[in-house]
Amino acid sequence: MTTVTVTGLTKRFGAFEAVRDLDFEVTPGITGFLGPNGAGKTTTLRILLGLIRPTAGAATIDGRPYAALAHPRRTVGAVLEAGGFHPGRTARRHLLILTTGAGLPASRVDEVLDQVGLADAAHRRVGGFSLGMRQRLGLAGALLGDPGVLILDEPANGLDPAGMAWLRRLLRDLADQGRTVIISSHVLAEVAQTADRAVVISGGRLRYSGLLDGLAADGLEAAFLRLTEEAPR
Ligand SMILES: Nc1ncnc2c1ncn2[C@@H]1O[C@H](COP(=O)(O)OP(=O)(O)OP(=O)(O)O)[C@@H](O)[C@H]1O
Repeated sequence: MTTVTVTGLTKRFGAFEAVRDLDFEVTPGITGFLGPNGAGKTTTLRILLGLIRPTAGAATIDGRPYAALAHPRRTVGAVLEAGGFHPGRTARRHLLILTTGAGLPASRVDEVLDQVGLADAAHRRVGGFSLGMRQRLGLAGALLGDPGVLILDEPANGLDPAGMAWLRRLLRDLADQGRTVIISSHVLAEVAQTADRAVVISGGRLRYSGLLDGLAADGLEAAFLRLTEEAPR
């Protein structure tokens, strides 16, 4: 069981406090990470992935900060934005480079291409991919190490309705296998259909952490607006 724990997390950029004294825990299942623009979601996820350092506190995966993980790619997979692909490379080549860099078996490439529904596009150049295909390719990269934790920023962005239904099923399967899936999203209806739990932040502070059911008795949007209004930093 993989647990993500955020304790006393504070991040300042100069005098600006992007997140302040955040405490929450994420256990296996699907958790929606919600908050208005500028709430501090990306900052929190970037700290969790070891991309930036906290000013105070910690974000850990099974008790270890990202930098101290023995096998980071096998522990956590992330898609923070569906970009950063070399347009001239094929999907297969892109994933092969990732596996080599991470010391993972090349056999994983075809497995994840299949898993995200891109097997038929494996030999096409990424430059010609639609946004939805890029989302799938990003997800394939995150799945390469078969990690226990998946962190996805707006994973439904660019997917058509069939793609969204497909993503929902995939994430549910991954969660049912005991994985901890964190999806950061603004599409509340999508989160309401997909997630078991929610963490809501606003103005850099925690507003809610718990079951989605407990939050959304009067609808997720009403609960979200109530929790995130008048949240002075
Ligand atoms: N490197 C940085 N330097 C200065 N300020 C930053 C930096 N990174 C983020 N911020 C600020 O911190 C705040 C939180 O940003 P963050 O990107 O974490 O929010 P978010 O919840 O992910 O928002 P969105 O939903 O719009 O993506 C914002 O006001 C942002 O301008």
